[in-house]
Amino acid sequence: MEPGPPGSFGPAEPGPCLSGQRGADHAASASLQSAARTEPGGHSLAVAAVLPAGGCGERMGVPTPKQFCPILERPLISYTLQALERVYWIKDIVVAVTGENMEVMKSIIQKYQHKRISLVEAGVTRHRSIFSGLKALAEDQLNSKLSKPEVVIIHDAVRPFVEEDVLLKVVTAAKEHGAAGAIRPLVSTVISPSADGCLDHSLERARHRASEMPQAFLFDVIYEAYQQCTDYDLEFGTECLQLALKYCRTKAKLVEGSPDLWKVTYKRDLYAAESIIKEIISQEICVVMDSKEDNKHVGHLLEEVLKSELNHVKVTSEALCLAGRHLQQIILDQCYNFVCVNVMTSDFQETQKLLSMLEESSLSILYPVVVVS
Ligand SMILES: Nc1ccn([C@@H]2O[C@H](COP(=O)(O)OP(=O)(O)OP(=O)(O)O)[C@@H](O)[C@H]2O)c(=O)n1
Ligand SMILES: O=P(O)(O)OC[C@@H](O)[C@@H](O)[C@@H](O)CO
Repeated sequence: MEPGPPGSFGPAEPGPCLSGQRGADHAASASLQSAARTEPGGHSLAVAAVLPAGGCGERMGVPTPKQFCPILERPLISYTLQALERVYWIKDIVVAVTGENMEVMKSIIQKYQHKRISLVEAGVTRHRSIFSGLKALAEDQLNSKLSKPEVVIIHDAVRPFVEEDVLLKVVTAAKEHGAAGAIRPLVSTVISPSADGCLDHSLERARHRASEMPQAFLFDVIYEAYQQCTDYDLEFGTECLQLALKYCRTKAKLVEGSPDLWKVTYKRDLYAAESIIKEIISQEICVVMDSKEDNKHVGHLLEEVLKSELNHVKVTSEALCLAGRHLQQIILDQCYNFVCVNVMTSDFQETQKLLSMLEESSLSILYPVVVVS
């Protein structure tokens, strides 16, 4: 097992990142968390995550394994890691990658300053990769910073749009039922072909669901299931919930997930993921002002106007003279669109400075900087 490199806390390398739930949502999930995760006697629930990322992405049809394919110059897996890191009550994230991709993974962790990440060797199948991650959490290895969690989340590294609320739901349900998994309505009807390639029967679509991720388990349940399961299951199985049922007689609680839980599998999914990421970060706007007057006021007015145009927008107001120094933090706060408002002066010195900084920062700015004079 390879721990991720010690990264001092510092601004992440620029690159788009997604805003999670903020503000009121955050407060709501905080109160949910404390309810869901405090055990009798008040101690908090130990939760870890295992991310299988050892596949080759054959169906994607490109040389690079899809978890490392760039979206807006940032590897797909980095968005998933960021989504999980945003959930502060997940104490460890174990990522299973192949030996040949170990260095690539380490460089991604370093470049994007990912935290709480440990790397393990993936297996030749998804189940074996997951098992490898569980073993790392189960064994108190010498000088390992990992400890066995009470609940473990299993989530595909190629499902970047995972939010705290569904993670909380599956963890809460797993604590009570032993296992839980996100599900979605079926889009196509499932049919069963006969040996001669004709229709044998079809399943009633309304009575079935698609099994998605995240899933969560009492650690002892899923670890026992993996230890008991046959090589056939490890080789050909695709459903962790089924292993818990078959080997530990644990019936998973099914949790309705949001439409964004889909797995990046084909090239079209990469295009879809890019447009969703663009939409998310294009709603983050930084208003920089050259005047001393209340930035928040102008920012607030702009936010009110934009809100009538965009489905959700977040405006960060900053004095232009400070923007340069705070640029990294502004970027970390996921602002990729800048509106410079020149009220006091007609010379654009400060604005020009900011523009130069943005150019030199090699940020993938989505849109040109808008200057309002
Ligand atoms: N031996 C494997 C195979 C898959 N996975 C991971 O399991 C997740 C879901 O699997 P899938 O979508 O099937 O990924 P691939 O196996 O890479 O895709 P393909 O079947 O098209 O090759 C992915 O994050 C993938 O990296 C893994 O950790 N180890
Ligand atoms: O079979 P694949 O490796 O493509 O994908 C794995 C999926 O089956 C799995 O992530 C969900 O269906 C939930 O089990």
